[in-house]
Amino acid sequence: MARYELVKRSVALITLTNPPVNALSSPVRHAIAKSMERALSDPKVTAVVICGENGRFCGGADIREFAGPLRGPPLIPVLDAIEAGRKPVVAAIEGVALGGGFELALVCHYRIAHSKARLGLPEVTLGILPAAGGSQRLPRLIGIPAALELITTGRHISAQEALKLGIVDQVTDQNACEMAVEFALKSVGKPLSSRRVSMLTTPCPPDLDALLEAATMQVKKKARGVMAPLACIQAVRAAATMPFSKGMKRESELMTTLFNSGQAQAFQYCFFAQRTAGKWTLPSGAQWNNSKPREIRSAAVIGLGTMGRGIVVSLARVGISVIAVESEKKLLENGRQMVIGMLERDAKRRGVSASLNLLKFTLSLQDLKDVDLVIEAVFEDMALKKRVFQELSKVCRPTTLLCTNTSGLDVDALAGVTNRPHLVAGMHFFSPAHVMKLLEVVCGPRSSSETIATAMSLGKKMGKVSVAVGNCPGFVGNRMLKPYLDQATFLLEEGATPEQIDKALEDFGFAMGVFRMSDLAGLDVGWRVRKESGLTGPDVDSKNPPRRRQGHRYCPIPDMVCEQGRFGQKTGRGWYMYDKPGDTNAKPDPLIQNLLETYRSRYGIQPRNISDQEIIERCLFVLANEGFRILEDGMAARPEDIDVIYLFGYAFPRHRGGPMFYVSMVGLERVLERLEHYHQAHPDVPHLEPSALLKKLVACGSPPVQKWREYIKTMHSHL
Ligand SMILES: CC(C)(COP(=O)(O)OP(=O)(O)OC[C@H]1O[C@@H](n2cnc3c(N)ncnc32)[C@H](O)[C@@H]1OP(=O)(O)O)[C@@H](O)C(=O)NCCC(=O)NCCSC(=O)/C=C/CCCCCCCCCCCCC(=O)O
Repeated sequence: MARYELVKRSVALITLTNPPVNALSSPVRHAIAKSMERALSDPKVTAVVICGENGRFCGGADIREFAGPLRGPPLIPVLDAIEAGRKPVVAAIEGVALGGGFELALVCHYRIAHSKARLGLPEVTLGILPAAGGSQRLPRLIGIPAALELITTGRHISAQEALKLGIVDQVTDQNACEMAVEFALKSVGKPLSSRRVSMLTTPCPPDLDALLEAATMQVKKKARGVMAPLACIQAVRAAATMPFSKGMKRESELMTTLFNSGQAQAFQYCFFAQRTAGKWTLPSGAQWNNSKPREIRSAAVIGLGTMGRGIVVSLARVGISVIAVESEKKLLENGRQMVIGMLERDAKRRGVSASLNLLKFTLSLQDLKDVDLVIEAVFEDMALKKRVFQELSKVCRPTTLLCTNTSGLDVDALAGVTNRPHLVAGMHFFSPAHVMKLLEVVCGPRSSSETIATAMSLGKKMGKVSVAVGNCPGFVGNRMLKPYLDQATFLLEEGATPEQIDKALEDFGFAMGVFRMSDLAGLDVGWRVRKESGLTGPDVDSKNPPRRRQGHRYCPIPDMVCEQGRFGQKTGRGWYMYDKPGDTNAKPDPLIQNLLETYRSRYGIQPRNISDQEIIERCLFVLANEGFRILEDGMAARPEDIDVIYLFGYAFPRHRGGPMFYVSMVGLERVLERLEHYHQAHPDVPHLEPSALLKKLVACGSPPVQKWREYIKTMHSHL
């Protein structure tokens, strides 16, 4: 787990050997401690260099170990012994020095970094803080403001920034390990006390309280209800106001509180869920590690609406040449200008030049005959999409992959009109597509493993978190959204207000409640979908009772809001009112209050007081209940995939882990009992009826979410 060698006759070279990221697992900590003892006690050794195998210094503590009782030598004494040693120790940082890996570098007396290395204390993103002395040493080394920013955001920094901040002593383009050995030889005999960071005095700004207060306000606003950044601020305060040993004690107390909070588990679950989600499998046995993706050098995007433009930008900025297609000259020109503006702003932000030479704009599908892959992003209309796919089938060479950005239509029906159904898949981006990280890759029953591998790998290349899903209406994300939105509007009928429901969801951790979010997205989109599916509008059978459709409860309030021309922020009116169209400051609107009261009295509904608990339970348990059904139907391979979709596509609060993890934390038995209760009260809402999988899991003793897959295996898989 660590290799020990003597180089240049007097330098002990300790190489961490724990692939893939040289995490500080128990055997690694043990090996470092033993190697240091050996180096310090060997008279031949005058200096030590610590580096990591395979060009990676160290990715930090082994996060998997956090799930069980801590075993092996604790990290802090191992690190303290390095710092206190009487021989100079140099960290040779290549690849990454993150978390505990960065803390390891901080106890070395010198730090040499390769120019491509990245450093950081990302613990806050795992719901914890840098608790191996990082919160106490970094402020001593670089001062409070810079340390506070790095620790509370978990941001990775480049070697160059680390040099500027005074974190590393030298940056090199050459072999960092060899440079560190030379550096170590030169530092022999020099006094070490000023190189022991724990012995430095934290440079304390005069306005410390104001600084910490401002940081507190900022993190409270940015990460509602999240404990870790607040604990990080308290730890940094300790570094500024306490001697090192007391600060370490405070750091440890804060860590214990975070460690025992459900939030740390949720964040760590998210870390692994995100990595698990890339590991797709199809019923044929084809999977991520046995299917080769094709290389995509050129692509086409059809339709330059909001989605199409974002997709063009996402492709071009990773070096793929793109032909963008529109149906009319004016739309094409408008799209071209928007795309160029977006790419230029993006390039400026990243300090690179905009890849405009990769773009071509055209009105003719004939220009697509040589592209490797097409992404159709036209209006959400099956007949139109089928026409496009038929045309593509004729125009593109037979090996071109044809993908659709539909947000819920039948991908296999589109495959069916082509001459290559095996080369058709869904690539469902989320709006705005150049910003949102999620990509649902929709596997049709006829999509080949190569097609899925290519779509997944292209998503990764574009910086997306790609999740493979089955082909059902709404796929995973939007399928689950419907019952969630339904519950919110049913609660309005029963006596709640949009403000009350939004507040309950925002207190839960969502950045925006469902009504504020709908105002932002635009209410007309859902209205059009409801009209097209015959739920509202002139085509509705007049014999239908007013609050029932297709035999189930239906709430027409969203339709009534739209009928008044209230489409959300863009019209200055929606569920809320705004000072003018386009404004974002939502204010409660007495007209909506009035609409709700009139509606309730028209249908004889006696409004009742609804608790925040009921709002959360009805909205979120029904969301997860649909997630269970999706697992039963084999439309998602595992609960982690569903959670990743909700974290990255629907801003589900990360400290809750995603809808499936959240209900597992609440306790499946309780969730089942509450769903049964609500279903009894609302028997005309089928989504409230507990799913078979939920009942099965409860009957099996409510296993942890990571084990659900074993209970799903027997069910029919489309993935
Ligand atoms: C940037 C990366 C390092 C690499 O990225 P990439 O190349 O894209 O590769 P990935 O796909 O992300 O990862 C490859 C595989 O490696 C696994 N992995 C990565 N990092 C780790 C890790 N740190 N631990 C375990 N496994 C890891 C990953 O899952 C992949 O596996 P697989 O192939 O999918 O199977 C990137 O990976 C990255 O960013 N990694 C995370 C970096 C990070 O966040 N590091 C910080 C970790 S936390 C830390 O270091 C904390 C240190 C302080 C410890 C303090 C100890 C004191 C304990 C006191 C406790 C008191 C509690 C008291 C309790 C009580 O009393 O009750």
